Amino acid sequence: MSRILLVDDDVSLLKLMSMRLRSQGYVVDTADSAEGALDRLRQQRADLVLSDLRMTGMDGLALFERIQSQWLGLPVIIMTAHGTIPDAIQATRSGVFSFLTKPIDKDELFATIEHALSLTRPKQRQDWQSLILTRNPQMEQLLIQANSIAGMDVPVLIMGPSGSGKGVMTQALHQASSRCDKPLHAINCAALPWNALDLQLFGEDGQSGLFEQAKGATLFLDEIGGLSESLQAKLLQVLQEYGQGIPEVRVISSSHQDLVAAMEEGRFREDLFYRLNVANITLPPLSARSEDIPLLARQALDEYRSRHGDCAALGFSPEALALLAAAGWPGNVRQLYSVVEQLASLCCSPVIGAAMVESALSGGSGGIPSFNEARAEFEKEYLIRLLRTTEGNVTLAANMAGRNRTDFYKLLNRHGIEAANFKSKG
Ligand SMILES: Nc1ncnc2c1ncn2[C@@H]1O[C@H](COP(=O)(O)OP(=O)(O)OP(=O)(O)O)[C@@H](O)[C@H]1O
Repeated sequence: MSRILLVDDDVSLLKLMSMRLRSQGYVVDTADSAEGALDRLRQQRADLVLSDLRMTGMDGLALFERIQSQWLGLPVIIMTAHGTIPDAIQATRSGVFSFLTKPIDKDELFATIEHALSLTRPKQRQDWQSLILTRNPQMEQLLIQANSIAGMDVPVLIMGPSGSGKGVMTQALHQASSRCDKPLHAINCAALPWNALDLQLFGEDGQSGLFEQAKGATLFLDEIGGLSESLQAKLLQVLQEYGQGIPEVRVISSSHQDLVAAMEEGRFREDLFYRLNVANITLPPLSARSEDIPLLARQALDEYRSRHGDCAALGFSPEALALLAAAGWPGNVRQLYSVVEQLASLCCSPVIGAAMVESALSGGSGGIPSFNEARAEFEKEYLIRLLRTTEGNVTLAANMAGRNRTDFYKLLNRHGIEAANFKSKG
């Protein structure tokens, strides 16, 4: 059901118009001034604003400009009894969706409203759930919760162990939200040195960073527990500025660390935690939802097969699936995907059998590491050699590797290497 905010300083007209709109099935909020409309929007987002042009105090066009700067993409239709062509031209040029002249023609009004709503209505809203495969009752309950959280436009904190699906849950939340046709901006707070992260989030001038770019959209702060003390303070300040009423930027953050413990140990600010954790989703580890394992294993194999046309394996034997379902999976769904890829790449028959699974789970694929494991090992050794050679000078090491500093820091983070440990002590 679409929600319309109707703004007019003529109270009797306000009553009449809202009756008309309600009779068409719209939910209608009213305000008798532009200032009142802005207050109303801060409390309750609307799908469309229908406003009079000439009003005492702020007029309809000034209201439109304020709406555009705070609720980008929210369509505004302006009505006026004093309709002049220059007014209409000015209104539509500045981005007002449409300009209607009073007395308003009922059919034209409804057609214009429906046209505006059809352009902004979230697409594929019902598909949001398809990203997350599950048949586990706890996860199904979480999906119901996620669907209602998605519609609330509040900050969400997603917790759960590494590889448990915090990233896909974020995509699903964004997809189910009214911002689904806007971008989902994402940044990993643990993968960048603090100054690069500061620059990316807030920009050099405080105007050009991700926070600014994500206005009207969603910003995913992955691994929020990795924020330095000073960035935690800065983020809190920004959220306080943005967070009055309906937030311009919807922040979804995630952490595999126990942030409550981090808070108790003084490593994470309490005030920031409560601001990010307005709604919470905590994903269970894969071992607590073993009924999902066959489903996810088949999905991982299908994905592998669609990327590698020469894959011989078509499926798993029941015994192989039982072994997968009984395993511990400390790396959760990501680890399961990686084991299935390894099995699919080694398998020469249509069915992946129990013996292969057993061998992969014990890490014993003939003593030969997988390509990914071998590459990770090589990368780590290589980075350590570079840092030893340059005595921890990251700029020099990045130059020698032919990478920029940001990429180089990402590599170091991925392998848990601290450049400072290679600096000479004297
Ligand atoms: N329920 C699920 N259904 C389908 N795929 C899933 C599901 N959960 C996770 N995955 C897949 O598992 C992999 C890891 O998931 P994801 O990156 O979302 O985990 P994460 O918790 O964000 O990990 P990390 O803490 O390491 O960032 C991805 O390839 C993702 O697509």
